[in-house]
Order: sequence, then structure tokens, then C-alpha cells
Amino acid sequence: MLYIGIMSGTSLDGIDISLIDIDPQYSLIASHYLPMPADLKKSLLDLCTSGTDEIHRAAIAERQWAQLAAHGVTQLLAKTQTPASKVRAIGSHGQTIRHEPQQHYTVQIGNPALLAELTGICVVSDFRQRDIAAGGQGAPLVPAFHEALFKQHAMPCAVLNIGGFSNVTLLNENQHTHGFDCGPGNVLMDAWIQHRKQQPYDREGTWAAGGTVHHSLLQQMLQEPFFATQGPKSTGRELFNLSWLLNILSAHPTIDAQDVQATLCEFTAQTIADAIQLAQKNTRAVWVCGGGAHNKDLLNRLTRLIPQSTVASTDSIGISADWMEAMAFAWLAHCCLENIPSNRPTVTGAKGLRILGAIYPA
Ligand SMILES: Nc1ncnc2c1ncn2[C@@H]1O[C@H](COP(=O)(O)OP(=O)(O)OP(=O)(O)O)[C@@H](O)[C@H]1O
Ligand SMILES: CC(=O)N[C@H]1[C@@H]2OC[C@@H](O2)[C@@H](O)[C@@H]1O[C@H](C)C(=O)O
Repeated sequence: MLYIGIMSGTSLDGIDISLIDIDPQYSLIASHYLPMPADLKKSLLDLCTSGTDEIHRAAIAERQWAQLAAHGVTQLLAKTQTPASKVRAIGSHGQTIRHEPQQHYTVQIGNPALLAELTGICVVSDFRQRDIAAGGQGAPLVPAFHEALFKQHAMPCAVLNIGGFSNVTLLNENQHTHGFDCGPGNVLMDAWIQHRKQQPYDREGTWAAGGTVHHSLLQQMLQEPFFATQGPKSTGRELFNLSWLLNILSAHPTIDAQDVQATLCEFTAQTIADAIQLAQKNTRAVWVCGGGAHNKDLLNRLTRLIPQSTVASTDSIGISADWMEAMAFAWLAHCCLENIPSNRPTVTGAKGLRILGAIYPA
């Protein structure tokens, strides 16, 4: 049974589209990546903070986003010669423009009705809303997919997604899945290199690797109260953004830009390592996915900071690090249509298991 998953993450670098077969074992058949056009990226980023005429701007942006996503679906189907009628549904994450779980709301836009209209395929979307309605954070949602995918692997293990933000799933022999957002993934490193070198990201972490960690800056960043709170917890650009960083840096005006990048990479690794070690001390392996899996410097730091575990990309065990999230949303669509609950109350804090997603028939 074929499903398509569409993930447009917090990094806003582009739209990931996967085609998966539920049998056997949620296999990835094909994938397609569409870079985010600069004007749409700017519109979406602007919507992440409050401003004038937001309703109008959100409606225009989500229409453009759906048109782009539909174009990507068409290209993916053409390159695999798959008729649209063979795909049972598209699971579309949409684009998060606000995430305020403390205020019991989260907003993902993506005009699923238009996506269904343009592709002729049933679309399942708005996955986070029901979990929020049941008192949860609405995020992270990938832990249930990680649980299904890693069933056969040695336990206890952790699946770590390092996208714009980082989230971890902790799996053990007793099937008591835990998970939460650890904090920033690439978001601060991306923001800093963009600010200082006009580059979208630090390729393989080479800029960070050549710098020196500034320990008092690191300690100050670690004071952020988010890190001291226990899960369920999730976060986003509302908290960790360039202004957050510049505010802290204002107390350290003389630090070299490259040393700031090194410190941000160490900070990202340290917060992840602390979170994993506190939540599941005996973790044997940390399987890394998301774009951060390509950041060699970040992986080296994680390896040093979590000495009791193997730290490796999921690519090394045949699970694509780049497509994990897009595959997860294809699987979430399947769960919705099959009435399978896909939140994990231990992760999100919801009152109970819930079937997630809103269905827009073909
Ligand atoms: N070769 C590379 N070297 C270093 N970093 C990389 C590389 N490739 C990708 N990245 C990082 O990964 C990021 C994109 O990751 P990904 O696509 O997983 O994020 P996302 O899905 O938008 O985020 P989220 O999971 O938070 O929603 C880029 O912005 C960049 O920081
Ligand atoms: C609100 C939102 O979009 N959160 C994202 C973000 O990116 C990573 C982390 O923060 C995670 O909580 C979530 O994404 C994944 C797909 C999730 O829900 O599991």
C-alpha cells in the first residue's frame, strides 16, 4: 500500500517528499526534494513572528506552499511512473508558523484542500491539533514511527532527529517509548553563519570545527530554563532564534565569529547529550537522522559527550537519515486512515492515545 509523506521543516530549506510502501516495513521507494524559493521562505519566516495583516499573508503563503508541494508530488510520481490512483493518501505536515504549546495552540499551514484538489490524492493533514486538544504539546510526533521502525534493533537505543530543532525518541525493551524536543538543532548555527557569512548552513560543520569553544558563553547559553524542565516539552523559533543569540552575545562583544560557531555547535551537542543521558542512562546506541546527521563536527562532539553509546547516522543501518521525517508523515497518514492512534502520551503529555489527522478526500 503506497503513501506519500510531505515534510516542510523548521529549517525552511525545502520540502521533502517520500513515497513509501507500508509492506514490507515501511520501505522508502523514492524521494524528491524541492528547495524553498527565496520569496516563499521569506513569507513563511515573516509569519513566524507577529506582524500586520497576518491572516491575508498566511492565506497567500499557504496557497503557494500547496502549489509547490503538489508540483513536487507530480514530479515524484512521474519519475517513478506511479499513477496517482495507486497512492492511498498523502500525509502532509504543512509548515509550522507558530508553536505555543503553553498557550495550547500550534499552527501549521499548507492548504490541504488545495493539495488534494491539485494532486487528486486524499490528503491527511493537521496532525498536531488533536493531541493539543487532548492536553498535549502536539509535538514531537515522530516517536511512534521510530518505535515501529526500530522494533528489531538492539535496545535501549535513542533515535535523534537534528533538524532546525532536535528531538529524541528513547526506546527500550519494555516498549515504554519516551521522547521530547531537546532544544535547538541546526537553527542557531544556521542563523549565525547566515548572519556573519551569508551562507545557509555550515557544511559538515567545518567552520565550527576550526573555532574554539568559549566556555563562559557556553555556560550562559546552558542557563536557558527550557533545558532544566523535564518532558513533555517541545520548542521552536518562538524561543530559539537569532535575537535570543544576539541578546546573549551582547555580553560578549569580543568573541571571534568562528569561535561563536564552535560554541553553538558544542552547545547543541551538549544539550542533546545531557537530555539523552538524563532520560535514559543506559542508552547503547544513538541513531541520528535529519540534516544535522551530515554535520561531522556535531557528530564528533556528540560521540565525545555520550561515551557509553555508539553515535551514528541512521544511514549506516540502511534507514535514510534525510527522509525519515517525510516517511514518518506518510506513515501517520496510514495510521489516521486505519484508525490507529499515533501520538504517545508519554511524549506529548496528552490525556491519552488519539487518532491524529484531518482527512481531505481525493
Ligand atoms: N552537509 C551538511 N553539513 C552540515 N549541516 C547540514 C548538511 N546538510 C544539511 N545540514 C543541516 O540540516 C538542516 C536541514 O535539516 P532538516 O531538513 O532535517 O531540517 P527540518 O526538517 O527543516 O527541521 P525540523 O526537523 O526541525 O522540522 C540545514 O539547515 C543544515 O543546517
Ligand atoms: C511544532 C513543530 O513543527 N515541531 C517540529 C520541530 O522540528 C523538530 C521538532 O521541532 C519536533 O517537535 C517537530 O517535528 C517533528 C517532525 C515531530 O513532530 O516529531
